[in-house]
Amino acid sequence: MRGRSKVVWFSKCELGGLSSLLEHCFASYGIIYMRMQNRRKNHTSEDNGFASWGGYMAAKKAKLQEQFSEDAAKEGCSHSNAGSSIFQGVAIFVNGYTVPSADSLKRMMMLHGGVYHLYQTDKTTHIIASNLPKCKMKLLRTLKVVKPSWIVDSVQEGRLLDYRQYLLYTSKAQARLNFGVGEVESSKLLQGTETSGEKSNAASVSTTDVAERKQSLHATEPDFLSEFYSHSRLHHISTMGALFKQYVTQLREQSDGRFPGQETLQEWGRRNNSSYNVSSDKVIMHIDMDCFFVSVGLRDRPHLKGLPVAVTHAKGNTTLAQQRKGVDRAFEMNYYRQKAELETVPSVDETDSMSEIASCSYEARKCGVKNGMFLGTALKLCPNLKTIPYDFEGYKQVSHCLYNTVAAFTLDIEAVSCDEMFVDCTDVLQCSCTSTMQFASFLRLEIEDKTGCTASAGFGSNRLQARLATKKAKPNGQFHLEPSSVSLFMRDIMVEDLPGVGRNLASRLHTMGARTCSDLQRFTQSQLQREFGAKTGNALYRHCRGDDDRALNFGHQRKSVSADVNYGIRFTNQEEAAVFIKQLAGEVSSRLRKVRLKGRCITLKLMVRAKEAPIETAKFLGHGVCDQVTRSSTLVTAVADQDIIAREVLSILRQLSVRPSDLRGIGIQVTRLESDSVGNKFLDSFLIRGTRGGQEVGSSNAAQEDSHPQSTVQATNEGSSLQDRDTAHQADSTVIVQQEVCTSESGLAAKPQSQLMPHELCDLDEEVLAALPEDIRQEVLQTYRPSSSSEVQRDVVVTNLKSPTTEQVDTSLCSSMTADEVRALVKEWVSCEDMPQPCDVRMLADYLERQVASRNIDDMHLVVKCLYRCVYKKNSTVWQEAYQTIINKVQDTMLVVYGATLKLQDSFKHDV
Ligand SMILES: Nc1ccn([C@H]2C[C@H](O)[C@@H](COP(=O)(O)OP(=O)(O)OP(=O)(O)O)O2)c(=O)n1
Repeated sequence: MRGRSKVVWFSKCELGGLSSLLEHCFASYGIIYMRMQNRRKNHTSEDNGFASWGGYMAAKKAKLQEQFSEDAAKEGCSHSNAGSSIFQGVAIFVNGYTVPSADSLKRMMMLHGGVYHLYQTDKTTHIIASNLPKCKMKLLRTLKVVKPSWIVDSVQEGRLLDYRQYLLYTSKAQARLNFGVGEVESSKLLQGTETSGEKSNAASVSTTDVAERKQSLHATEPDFLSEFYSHSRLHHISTMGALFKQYVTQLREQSDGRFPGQETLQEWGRRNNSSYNVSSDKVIMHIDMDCFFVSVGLRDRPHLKGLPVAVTHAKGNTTLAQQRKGVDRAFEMNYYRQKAELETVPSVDETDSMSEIASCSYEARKCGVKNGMFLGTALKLCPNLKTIPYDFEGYKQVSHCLYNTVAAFTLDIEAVSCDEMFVDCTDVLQCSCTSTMQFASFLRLEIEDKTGCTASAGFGSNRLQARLATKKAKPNGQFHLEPSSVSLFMRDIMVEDLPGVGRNLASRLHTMGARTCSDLQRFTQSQLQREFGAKTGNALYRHCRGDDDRALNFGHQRKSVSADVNYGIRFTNQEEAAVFIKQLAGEVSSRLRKVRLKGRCITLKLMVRAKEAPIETAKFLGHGVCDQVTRSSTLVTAVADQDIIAREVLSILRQLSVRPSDLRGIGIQVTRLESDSVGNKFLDSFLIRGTRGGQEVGSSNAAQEDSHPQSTVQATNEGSSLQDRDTAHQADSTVIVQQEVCTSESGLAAKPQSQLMPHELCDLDEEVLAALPEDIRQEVLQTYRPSSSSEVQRDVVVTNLKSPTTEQVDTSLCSSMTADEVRALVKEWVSCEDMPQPCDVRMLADYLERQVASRNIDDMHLVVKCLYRCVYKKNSTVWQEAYQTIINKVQDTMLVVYGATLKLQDSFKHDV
């Protein structure tokens, strides 16, 4: 039996977090326990030692600093004329021999307002060195290592010079970003529209303006992530979206059932002699702020109201921008045009801004400007377009106010995003005896009064109708799609306005001749299901008629926590990528901790430069034309720890063998979330394992994955959260290549129990091992599995069979499952899925091959016979092909292991 855990159970209340849990888990491992205890002891004494050392060092540093200040004051007095404050805010640490000497540099710092650190501290802003070996550079990679001439030249010039011109290793010096000015290099002059709208389009912005903007960094630099997230509009939008979903849940939990808004509404109705006879039919409202970012921005700019206005990072076109070497805008533009059928939109020229418009006013839309469009394109369509900057704080305030206003009437709210929600109004309307239109007028007025921004509202008997009604109502309007009008109304709706119809599906529908819902209505349900699968076919069939059975979701439950970056990703080697991934894992970890969740499935999402795409992207440090690669790894236990997440992601990255220089976007997503509270499932699973003799639970809803990072690689052809935009005509939109990179490690590589070496049979618990910090894990492995590589050897392979629902069910196949359990899964799989997914086929084959490799022919045979019976009943060619694929693999392995094949059923002739 694998990894039987001899856990001596301690009182739960003794446990406080993973580390103490791990300690307890190891408690019965004898030597390990002692080693760990010793380690801890050392740590403890070291901690104390460190603490006192830290205390001593802190005191020493403080003392030195004090001396430095005193000396500086004296120096300043004796050289009163020579002093200045050019190094204010600069704190240097001189590393190694320098010319001029460290002493001279110290004096210069004293004289000119800087600080000299005798030891490097976290307050050190620059390291000064004349020469540093590469290995030392690597250690210091996160700091600015600058030549001493920076100090000398600055003193001579009497001003602080740009340290970037003095970086010790210029080959590594990366292009700097300036989020504030979109894709424009900071050294270039800008020219374009003015934020205030008062100046003309030609108003130029000086280099000083640019220099004053916040400098941002390349992905290899330490502050990059925080810089990126503080400027990424999509980060703000998604964070706010999640925040308001949570907020509504919180309001529902705290509600006393009273809705002051309803009382006011009744009062208002009485005053307006409203005695509307409300039917009991369900009424859903969709409410959405009009050109949200623009509306918020115009609150302080009333002079721009009624004009074409856009919110964007850039101010205008970059008339003086030199084309960067290797940029092939024409290539990218062509690509986007083909992809998005954009014949009608003017492309951007070499010097046009590729900064995106987040939101544009309805006046700008009249000229053809759209959200997500390049500013360069927009200015061609609308030369008078005024640009205004982002105001993330303002968006948050307005969103908050919007949600509070609606929540005063009802909490039957499904938050969609920061400016959009669905509301089940059935009760409010009945309680207040008001019509939908009266309610909408009242509510919208209140929203406008409170926020200074307008909203539009749509009503219908389901969410689809309500959303389409809002679209018709916009801007600043309201519309009720009455049941009697649905049929006629739907006829002219474009297929891309239906839920779930993205770029790819729309283009397939267009190819079939379906552009409007009326076109789509000509196809029968079975035709659509044959073409798009049961679920999508059925949804299309219903939606194009205005039917929608998707209920509003009031109980928000977080499904995933992730962090994606698709800008500024440029690495020269694996090490740089690894450093960044660790930081990104830290970001995901802290996001998980904030919402007190942890997860078992870790997914790495990569945007990899497409083979044919130029190395230099049209958008400065954008992602360009990319392939998208997604791979997941499932752990036995839910985690939120940065190190574990980073380790899994790095292990996936290694398997993918992507050249670091081709990486353009990296995302880490954690799913299969569970609460991160004490007494969680991790603990429970130990209890279960203990009581069941270490055998993993085989039921479909129990946690049973192995810690092996099994890969479920999905090539996707829909957008992903990595995409920093959602409209068809944007640059850098992901090019998705149908790519099958599912390379799950062969189950044959895993040794069957009978072949394990004695030291491998010791009671190391794989779960515990997987959750250990890397250094301790390595130590344990070296002691107990000296032959194992740096990766934990795992003898259980996990696979996922998809359930009929879109959500993945926790059905895992692992070596410790009994044949009966696997057969149950197989039955469920074949009976519920319309089509076998290649990944599932491969994984079942892997499982069976492993059984053969472990000479467990009986179990393999039982499962194959079961599969045959299910497929026979299914009577579907695709399933029969899948069966054939599986048994071919099994037979190949039989030949390798036994030198002979087995007699397995392979005929599916049905009796007539
Ligand atoms: N490509 C996009 C689309 C939207 N947003 C941001 C800005 C929008 O103001 C906000 C809300 O998006 P909507 O799709 O609701 O668009 P608007 O509110 O701007 O306009 P509309 O009146 O059409 O809803 O999200 C963005 O940054 N980038």
